[in-house]
Amino acid sequence: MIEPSHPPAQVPTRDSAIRLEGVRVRFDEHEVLKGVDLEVKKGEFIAIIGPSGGGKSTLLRVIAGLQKAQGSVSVVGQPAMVFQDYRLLPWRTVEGNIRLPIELTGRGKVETYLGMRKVKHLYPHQLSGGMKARVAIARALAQDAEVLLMDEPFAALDALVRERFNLELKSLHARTGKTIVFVTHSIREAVYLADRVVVLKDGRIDTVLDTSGEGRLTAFTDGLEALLRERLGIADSTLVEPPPQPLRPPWEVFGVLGLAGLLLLSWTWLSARIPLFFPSPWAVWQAAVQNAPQLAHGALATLEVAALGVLCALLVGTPIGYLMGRSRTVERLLSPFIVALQAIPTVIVAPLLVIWFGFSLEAKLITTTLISIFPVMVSTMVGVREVDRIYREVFQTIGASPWGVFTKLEVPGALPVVLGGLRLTVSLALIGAVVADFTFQGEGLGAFANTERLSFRYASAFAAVGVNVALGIALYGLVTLLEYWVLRYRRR
Ligand SMILES: Nc1ncnc2c1ncn2[C@@H]1O[C@H](COP(=O)(O)OP(=O)(O)OP(=O)(O)O)[C@@H](O)[C@H]1O
Repeated sequence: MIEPSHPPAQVPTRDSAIRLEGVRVRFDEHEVLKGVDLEVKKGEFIAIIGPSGGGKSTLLRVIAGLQKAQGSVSVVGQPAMVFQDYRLLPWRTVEGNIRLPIELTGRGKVETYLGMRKVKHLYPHQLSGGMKARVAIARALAQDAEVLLMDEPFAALDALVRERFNLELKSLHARTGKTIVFVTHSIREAVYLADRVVVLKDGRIDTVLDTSGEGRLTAFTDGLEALLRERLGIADSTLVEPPPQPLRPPWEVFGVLGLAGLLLLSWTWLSARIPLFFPSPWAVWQAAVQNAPQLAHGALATLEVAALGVLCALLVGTPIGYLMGRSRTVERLLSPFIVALQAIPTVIVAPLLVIWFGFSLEAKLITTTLISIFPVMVSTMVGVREVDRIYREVFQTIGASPWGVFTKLEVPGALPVVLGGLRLTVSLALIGAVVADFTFQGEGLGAFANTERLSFRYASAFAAVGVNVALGIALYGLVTLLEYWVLRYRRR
């Protein structure tokens, strides 16, 4: 759960949106804010400028509730925030990102798409810097908060685009009447946009200048600059849709086929040297055709146990992995047992299971789950831990509930790593199903291969192994397809 970082804000006076009194922030020995007093009126546009490291971002984070501080902080409602690095969720489209606050809180509305409606189906990696800025601002506006905090949102944009954004932001402020606190390094931008410019130096407010009325459009429309702008054109480069990516030729497929051919040749060569115990590919193929009904029956039985094993591994492994990912204490508590469990040789334990549970499905599932659960737990733990803190802060500024954070951040954020682990899990579950079959005299491929081996019919035993390998490849392919679909936002 995301904890609020400073005590609940007091309600500011009637016409003030933000009131800071004696705000101090210290990181170890370094006092970054040394007693900041500031009152921002409702509807006011404040720009904060100052030298690098002067505490501008820290002050904004204090107002947003992301940074603990001493002193008194009062804000009307939870402010919306536009971060310098935009922090768009990579698995959501433009529209999905803009609508996030509405989905999480059930409040707010899409105020504006800021010209991004035509590309609302694109994912963040398909956008230019300017387009990302538009989406980040539109998302903050959709939150419909009284206060909008902007931390150098245009820093990464080129000068022309930046000026266009300045114009748009100014008219947006006039239209919405929001209270805006805007951090920038550009004096010109600050003077053009803000009603008051605050100079923050060495953790203290150095100067507050009334600049209302200074933001004349003439600065952009008069003189040589205006002439150059006219020559360059006023087309907005931030709205250009990126060109479609060309399809890659399927070289990988040829590579795989070539390698498979090489393996087959080596197999033929080897089997000619050990003919009695190492059947040739052709002999295995003939045995497979002769035993097709038994092999099909065995494959289905093995598949059933493997699939149920994967299901059990997911049902038991993901909650444990999630708890370990969220809490270092839980991880420290459980990891010795999990590592010990992984080190238990299942082939030795499995015969004991026969004594405890008999030749039952439960015993088979326990064996399969024991063999395949480890990657599920570890990948879920790593996946949950890898969900970047920067995205958690976005959810915190939106005021998301723990359930919202779980469903819209942790699950999609951890999914790429969990799916990577699932590839390993399905292969291990198949091995588990064969081991279980071997031990519990089932009807699957393991039992068939064992019977054939004991009767010296090596070709049919190899055929069973071959079918199991084919099943492994098919299951792996299925997970890869699922991954391809789930991670479609990453495709370029
Ligand atoms: N979480 C943190 N832990 C330790 N020190 C921090 C932390 N966050 C910020 N600082 C330090 O606090 C100081 C002020 O940082 P801050 O980002 O607020 O400055 P800034 O004025 O926004 O700088 P810039 O203009 O370069 O973005 C810096 O010296 C920075 O190293």
